[in-house]
Amino acid sequence: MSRKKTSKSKGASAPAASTLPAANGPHPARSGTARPGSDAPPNGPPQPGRPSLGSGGDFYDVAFKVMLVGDSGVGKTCLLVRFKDGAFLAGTFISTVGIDFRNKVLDVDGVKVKLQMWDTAGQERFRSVTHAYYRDAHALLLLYDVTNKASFDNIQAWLTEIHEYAQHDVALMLLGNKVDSAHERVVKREDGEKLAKEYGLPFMETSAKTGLNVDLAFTAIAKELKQRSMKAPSEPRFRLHDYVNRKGRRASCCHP
Ligand SMILES: Nc1nc2c(ncn2[C@@H]2O[C@H](COP(=O)(O)OP(=O)(O)OP(=O)(O)O)[C@@H](O)[C@H]2O)c(=O)[nH]1
Ligand SMILES: [Mg+2]
Repeated sequence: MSRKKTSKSKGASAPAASTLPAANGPHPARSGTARPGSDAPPNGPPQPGRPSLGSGGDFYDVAFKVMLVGDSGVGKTCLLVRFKDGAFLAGTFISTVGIDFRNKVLDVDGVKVKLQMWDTAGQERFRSVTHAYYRDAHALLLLYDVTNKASFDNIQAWLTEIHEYAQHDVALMLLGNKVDSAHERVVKREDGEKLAKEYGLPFMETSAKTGLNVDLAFTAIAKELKQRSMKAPSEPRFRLHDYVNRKGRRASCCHP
């Protein structure tokens, strides 16, 4: 179970998984601006076999950074809150300012995997803040809103941006959110599948409101990252595409 520290420079391998604790201090519920290098844990060399204790009291073996990106209003914050707290932020839409993060430790096949989940602001005016975080991300969840065609059309622009700022081998997943809003849907599932296939991305439809496929999306990413950093030679390779295709549930009118 050996893991190497890799360069952080663009074009290098994905940042090494970190076992260093992250600050778990109080953060604004839905907005705030975290600074890289302060609250953000550094990507130090992993130390297998020595569980770390986060300042929030959470033990973990290995930590990864997962960033949520996509247009404003697609549901990034709600998806994160659904995964972290199992709740849905209904009511007035409060757009994220700058960037915010939350942590959650998952048990992945007996290994404590800590996900540091970065919630970015989708608004154009915060784009330069977001750019600074891409290079440290191990995984990106790219969201569009199935009730908002523009957010789907902008996926290609987001992919261009990701290509420019993120590590070339960052784990990436495309998510079509808000599938509970069946009557307002304007982006068909097949359109999402087609786009994902075109770019070779794993794809799922989600609902932060009902929770459909939310845990699955984060768990699949955690499994992929854990395998990348700790895979034993004898272990079969984890296939993210196959996993989400097999486990992903489809939204239905009556049983979301
Ligand atoms: N019906 C439905 N509404 C959702 C869902 N997810 C989010 N919303 C609503 O969509 C609006 C925007 O959600 P946010 O999570 O704040 O959007 P965001 O992507 O974080 O937006 P920015 O912070 O501006 O980038 C809110 O009013 C949410 O209640 C969902 O799965 N279903
Ligand atoms: Mg937000």
